Amino acid sequence: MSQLKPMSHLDNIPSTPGKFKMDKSPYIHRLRWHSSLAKLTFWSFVFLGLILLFFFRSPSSSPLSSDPSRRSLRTYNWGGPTWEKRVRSSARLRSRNGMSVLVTGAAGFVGTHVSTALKRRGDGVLGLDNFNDYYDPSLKRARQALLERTGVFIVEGDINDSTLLSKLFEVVAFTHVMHLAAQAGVRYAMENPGSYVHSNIAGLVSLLEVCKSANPQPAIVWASSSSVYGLNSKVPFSERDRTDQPASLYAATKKAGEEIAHTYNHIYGLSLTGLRFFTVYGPWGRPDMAYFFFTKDILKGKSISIFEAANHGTVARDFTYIDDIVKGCLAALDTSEKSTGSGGKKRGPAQLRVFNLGNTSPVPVSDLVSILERLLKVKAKRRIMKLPRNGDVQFTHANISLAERELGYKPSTDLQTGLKKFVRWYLNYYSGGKKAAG
Ligand SMILES: O=C(O)[C@H]1O[C@H](OP(=O)(O)OP(=O)(O)OC[C@H]2O[C@@H](n3ccc(=O)[nH]c3=O)[C@H](O)[C@@H]2O)[C@H](O)[C@@H](O)[C@H]1O
Repeated sequence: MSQLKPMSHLDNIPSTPGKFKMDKSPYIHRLRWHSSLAKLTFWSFVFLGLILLFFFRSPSSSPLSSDPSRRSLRTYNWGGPTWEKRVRSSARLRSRNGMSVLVTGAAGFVGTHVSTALKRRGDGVLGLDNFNDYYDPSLKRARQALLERTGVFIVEGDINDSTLLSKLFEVVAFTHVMHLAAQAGVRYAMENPGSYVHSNIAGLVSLLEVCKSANPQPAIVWASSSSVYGLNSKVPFSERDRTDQPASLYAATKKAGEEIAHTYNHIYGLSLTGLRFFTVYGPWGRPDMAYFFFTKDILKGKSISIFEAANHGTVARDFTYIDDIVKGCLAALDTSEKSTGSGGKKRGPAQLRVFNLGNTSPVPVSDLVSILERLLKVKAKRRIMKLPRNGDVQFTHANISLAERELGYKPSTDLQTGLKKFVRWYLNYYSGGKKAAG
């Protein structure tokens, strides 16, 4: 009890230390010692916390040595009888000549539209997506909900997870793979180069490894990009033109994908078709793309940067509407021949194709903004900026005669019509309290 006395004395010490002259009793010494220990412990925890924060928040000094996607630390739950039942049921075909397709990147923009179209015509579709946060994951979840309503189940997982991929092929003998999972975006490659290597190179190889060993091997259609033309100045871009001058790491990884496709076709007899998409836009699009964030910023009254090349040169894109791209994807699947290998061994030559899927009419970015202004009935605050040296090319323009001939591909939506549909979707989706994607 006597120990309580000095404590009550201490209670009188104001919160501002140093104002009282304290007597040097042994109690005080002990208390000082205790309080120093407490302080030491406290500051140790703070220090430890800061170290942990540093390791978990900051990218490592080498972007490639850090977790390559900075997003793949997640673990995914899959497996079990109920899960397998859902996988089987989603991949089951409902038409006699249909196919069973594994769609990677199914919660993505193109993936959602292609999955819906396949399912609607009676094909079996199973989606795969890692739901990363490159852009607002709630948009991906909304797309997932849309797909669920059409009967498409999306397995949550990464294409680099070969155990998961093998399991999927064990449960379903997929006839086709529509490979759309990728790290997209031209400019983001300077920020997170590792994510491009992780998804577009390592992920592609991981998928092809599993496909090559599957029995039967599926035919694969996958998304390449118009960006492979890089600094090529011969227009319109034809599949025969050079593609060895990529202007961005994104383009370089897509070009690498085309070479990797050649290798797997050559060694293992995998049937492979690469589709070079030209700036795809439309409802349920990607918030990182210019037409999308221009819409958001114009509506918010924020200024938008419109790039121009040297000497006031026009920057233009062969903007291609999503429905046209979907038709091209389905035609590529429908015309793809069977892979020729089995058990990892090639039995004969297999199909290897590359097609441009564009719109064949480039539109200057400033015209795109004028169309948006008319549709949104809001004047944009334009800021003309020099085209940054971060991977953008000045223009793209597709020659689609090969796709026309082999796939019957014929784009039919002009930018004005396509953007009208996009704006209608955008206003509808983000109304009712939904925040514009950040
Ligand atoms: O065809 C492809 O293979 C690629 O298409 C798309 O790339 P891009 O054509 O670069 O589209 P996007 O970023 O919408 O810029 C559109 C235009 O706006 C200009 N642009 C852009 C931003 C800005 O602030 N200002 C501006 O003028 C910009 O200079 C450009 O001229 C996909 O994102 C990519 O994943 C890939 O699929």
